[in-house]
Amino acid sequence: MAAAIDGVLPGTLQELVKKSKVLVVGAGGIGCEVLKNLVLSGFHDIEIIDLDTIDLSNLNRQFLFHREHVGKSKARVARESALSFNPDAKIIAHHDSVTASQYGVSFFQKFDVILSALDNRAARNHVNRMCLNAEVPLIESGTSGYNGQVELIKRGLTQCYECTPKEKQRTFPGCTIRNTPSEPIHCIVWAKHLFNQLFGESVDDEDISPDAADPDAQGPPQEADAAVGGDGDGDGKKPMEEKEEEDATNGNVVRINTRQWAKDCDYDAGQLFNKFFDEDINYLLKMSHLWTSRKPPVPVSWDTLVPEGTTDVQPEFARQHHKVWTVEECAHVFANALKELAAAFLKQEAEGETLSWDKDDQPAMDFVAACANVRSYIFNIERKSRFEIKSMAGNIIPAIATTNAITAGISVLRTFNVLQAKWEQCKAVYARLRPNARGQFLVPDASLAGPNPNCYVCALDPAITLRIDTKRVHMKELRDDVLIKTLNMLHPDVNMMGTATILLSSEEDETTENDSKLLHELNVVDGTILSCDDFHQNYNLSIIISHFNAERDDPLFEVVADAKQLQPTKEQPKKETAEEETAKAKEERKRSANGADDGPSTSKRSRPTEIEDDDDDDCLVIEEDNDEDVMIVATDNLSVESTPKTAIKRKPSEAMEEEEDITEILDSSDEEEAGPTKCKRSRIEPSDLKIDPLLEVINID
Ligand SMILES: Nc1ncnc2c1ncn2[C@@H]1O[C@H](COP(=O)(O)OP(=O)(O)OP(=O)(O)O)[C@@H](O)[C@H]1O
Ligand SMILES: [Zn+2]
Repeated sequence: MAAAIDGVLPGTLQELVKKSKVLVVGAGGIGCEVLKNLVLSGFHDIEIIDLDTIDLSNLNRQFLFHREHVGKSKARVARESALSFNPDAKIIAHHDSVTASQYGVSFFQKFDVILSALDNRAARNHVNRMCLNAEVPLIESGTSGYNGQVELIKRGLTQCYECTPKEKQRTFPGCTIRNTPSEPIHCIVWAKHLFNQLFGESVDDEDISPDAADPDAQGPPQEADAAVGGDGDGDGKKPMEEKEEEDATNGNVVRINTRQWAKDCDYDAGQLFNKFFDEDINYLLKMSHLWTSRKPPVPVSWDTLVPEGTTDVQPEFARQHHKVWTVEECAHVFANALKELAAAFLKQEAEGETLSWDKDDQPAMDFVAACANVRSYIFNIERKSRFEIKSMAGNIIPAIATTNAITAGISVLRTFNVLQAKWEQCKAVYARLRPNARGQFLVPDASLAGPNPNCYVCALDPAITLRIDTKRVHMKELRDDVLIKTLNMLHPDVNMMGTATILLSSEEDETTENDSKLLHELNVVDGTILSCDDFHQNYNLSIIISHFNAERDDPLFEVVADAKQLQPTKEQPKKETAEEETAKAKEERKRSANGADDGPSTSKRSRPTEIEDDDDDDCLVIEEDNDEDVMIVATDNLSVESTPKTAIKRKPSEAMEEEEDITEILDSSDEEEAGPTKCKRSRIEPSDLKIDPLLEVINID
């Protein structure tokens, strides 16, 4: 109640604070801090939404939660804890996803300001769209290790969350994952795919079986056939996707998929283990061209590792998360995890659901760690501890409580500015690890970044060009891969522009017959304009189709945010010096940093494997005023028009590696595995601070 005491805030602001209604989206690391700050600043009318429950690993930084709250709703517990600071406040908690249909535009319109404290792009994109529609200012925040960011998003005034391109996720070719892994991450990705094939949402391009079509495996045609042909290979064993069974009565070939097969085996650990780590590897060995310049894999079989079968008891080593398990230990962990996951899956399946992989779910994580390590062993790749695999599989950058607290503090200060309509004081702020040349740890942008006129979300009439192989992409893929996964719609409807022809309906079963049709069969061809809309997001987008014939390994589509990008770009003008750069140029640069080099980025059906983006690492950090301009920009799969790129792109982890002083800090993960993780911190002497950095940011009046 600190700020509720008269005199702490200027009188007019105090009144505004008291009267306003705010929504906090996300009750995690930043969200808890934001809620606490809001209540202590005198906000009375608050709603908070979070879909998750409290995990043990949250407790080291989400201070509204305690041990007794583990397993309970984050939103509800956050509400209860915050009320203890001010029992008179009115706080409504929603234990729900912000993307759920009941939180439509009218819900968002109830609020004066929305503070988002999320951890994934899909939810952020959605909140961005809802706030733009509802015309409610959004204070968007994120942290990634020591880096933090707060920015205002306001329709017509600032850029929106989707105005700037997001960095492409690191990808791996499918055949590397399936046939020729050479790094631990390849095996980890494979293991996550295996999880999905068995228990998760089955994704076509997440096959885990050997890929006989791998170009590297092709020798002279007849040789290749002999090398990989299921019938001529001696044991007749084929990879799972091609596994066929003779129907005894009529000789029909019945194809079985991995999931069904595993179920039919009653999830027998030995059989599954042998299939994935012995038979499939033997099959790979027969693709002899793969191994002419590579070390061939060495299959392992269940009986040699677990001669006496498995035990029901979790052995001691299974909980030693910093230990690098032996391959025998992996086999034990595999068997136990498999048992638990199979039971959970069958239960879910009965309700028409599947499991989704979660690094904090013990059997799911055990399964991936064990399978990844067995595969690493087979391919002579360094094995990793469960702890290390968790951080790689979860794409984790340790969360730092202090960064969250600073970021949340700035969010609430920005809320004060918004309530007073002091827009010019709402510039984006970046929290940094080291002071910049001006001695700033908290670096505000030079000016408010205005909207991108070509933004496919906040422009007046949003439009994109979609280069797509209309002869190879089906309507279902247009919906799932382009509209939902890439353009972040939730329930898209698609019409042929200017006609009443509904190609895709969000109503169940209305256009199901179109799902399996190729686009060109539906007359979606070069030059067609599709009118897409998402009723829930109140979002309309025109898609101009530009057909191209994709080569075998090409992506089948790519989204181009500006038609000009289809033309080759000219050599860009020379880089301006930092001093010469106007604020506008900087903004341009920020927008284009990732689009320029990479060209139009893509998502595709037969696409390389992406490291999942389920955890937040999309913090954008601009280090201004340094000699070398450094940008850290994590972005997604869209590109915008190419503009001069003068910044060096680095991933947060790479940026960290350049720090000199190394301090060991405790990782933010499970208590039981709270071993030291290397993170780097530079020593900062007070004398280095030439300017009080806070003066730039704490600017309440
Ligand atoms: N669609 C959504 N609707 C509501 N809340 C969401 C949605 N997506 C994510 N969140 C919430 O946003 C919060 C983000 O907080 P944070 O980044 O600290 O993640 P966390 O899950 O608590 O921690 P960690 O990922 O490090 O284990 C989480 O509590 C998460 O449940
Ligand atoms: Zn925009």
